[in-house]
Amino acid sequence: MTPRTSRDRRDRNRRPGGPRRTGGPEDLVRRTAFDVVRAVQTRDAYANLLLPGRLRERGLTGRDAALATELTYGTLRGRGTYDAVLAVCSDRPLHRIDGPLLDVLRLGAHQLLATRIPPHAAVGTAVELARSVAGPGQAKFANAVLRKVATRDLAAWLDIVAPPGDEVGRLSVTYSHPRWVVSALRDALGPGRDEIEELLAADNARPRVTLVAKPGRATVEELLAAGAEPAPYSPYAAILPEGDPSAVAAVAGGRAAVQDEASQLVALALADAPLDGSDARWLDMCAGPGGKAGLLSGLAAQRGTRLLACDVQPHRAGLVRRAVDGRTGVAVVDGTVPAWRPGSFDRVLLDAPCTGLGALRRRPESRWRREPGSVAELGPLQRALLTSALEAVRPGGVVAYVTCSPHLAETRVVVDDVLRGRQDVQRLDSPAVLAGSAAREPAGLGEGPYAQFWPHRHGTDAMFLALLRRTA
Ligand SMILES: C[S@@+](CC[C@H](N)C(=O)[O-])C[C@H]1O[C@@H](n2cnc3c(N)ncnc32)[C@H](O)[C@@H]1O
Repeated sequence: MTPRTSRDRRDRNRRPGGPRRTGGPEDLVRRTAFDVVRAVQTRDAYANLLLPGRLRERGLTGRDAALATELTYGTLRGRGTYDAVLAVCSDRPLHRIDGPLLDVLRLGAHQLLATRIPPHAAVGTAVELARSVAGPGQAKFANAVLRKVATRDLAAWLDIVAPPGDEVGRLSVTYSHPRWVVSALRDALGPGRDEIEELLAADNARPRVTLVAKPGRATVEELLAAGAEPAPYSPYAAILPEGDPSAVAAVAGGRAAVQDEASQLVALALADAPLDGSDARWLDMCAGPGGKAGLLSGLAAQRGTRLLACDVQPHRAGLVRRAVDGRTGVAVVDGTVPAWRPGSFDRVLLDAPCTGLGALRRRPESRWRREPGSVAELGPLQRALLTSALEAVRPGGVVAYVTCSPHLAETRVVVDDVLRGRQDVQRLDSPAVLAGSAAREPAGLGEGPYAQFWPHRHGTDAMFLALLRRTA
């Protein structure tokens, strides 16, 4: 790690109107991580959207950019664990510590407990940051708290703050997931609930960057030639082991994109699911920002079918327009008040708005942003959209109900509720269809008829798929 520099130099480098360049790039690194963590807490910002711009604005590249990224994501991921430790080390309850100061303490705790940054550097830079954002009195407080944190390593702290006896509580503190999320994930694992620790650990691991070569516009071979590596499951995927994806020419040109492999496979499964009769019109009902629509539009062009991609939000429909080819129709439509006649489509993708609890690796903050009430709030919309998707498809056609959440109340409970009492819908064997679409069969998707991907089993987001065929 870079050494700390003198206080004088820090003050000389103070920049009006922007973060102080206190002591050189390493402090700008921490300030950048702090600013993003703060924006996530106060403005509901998404770290993955905000951080790249901040790094660019501040000229942070290479190792500095990598460190700022690690500190940002590490602090957001570990917040639950760090708060439990800080609560023991502080003589004030955490809810009485001002938000900016608390975020400085979390950033300091992350450096002390989860990085190889020397303790004196971690404490010193955090204290300087506390002075800058909260004043000299609070800097003293930060110093006292972080010195206590530095007296033990993470394992020793976990023995104290995550004692056995309350299993959900232990997992919640150890793996920094809210209690209700631990319970929901364990329920969703069902017979595999013994894997809960592996799943929680996988949620905290940095995901690989997976690319998709949009069919007809780029090839996997082209991505491999640009430094990517083969991906296990999707015939359109490649993994970028390092570097900025936008430096790959096909990505910069919009012919390839960053997309999780499970996202690719559920879109492929919709395109490949067996149907009776014609196969000419496809609908992506909730398409924004266009990840799956980008893949589907390429497949549609190759198979001579037409895709219509919709979203209720105009700006998200605008993003879809950039992701698809010119043949694909894009429209701003509320899927619950459809702009098409019943039975207009042969295949319909409903990638429903959900809590995103399946993408915690990429969006670590969503675990703190969501509450149990979020699941209940989304339920009526998910049911209304699925009912509408089943209306939109003709008899013999197929609907894919997809969520980026494994929470049972957003997945099988929604599907089972909507299908209850209906005799005109058949559940297809989703794992079997996925096996046919994949380059290599993903094992462990469940017994069917529904399929559930898992980060710890497949290295993907926890994506859910139900393939439903209208029979009448
Ligand atoms: C999970 S995201 C879709 C992700 C997208 N399929 C992809 O792969 O990039 C859900 C989308 O549903 C949209 N949405 C929410 N309510 C909707 C509605 N009533 N009708 C249409 N779209 C809706 C949201 O704006 C959001 O863009």
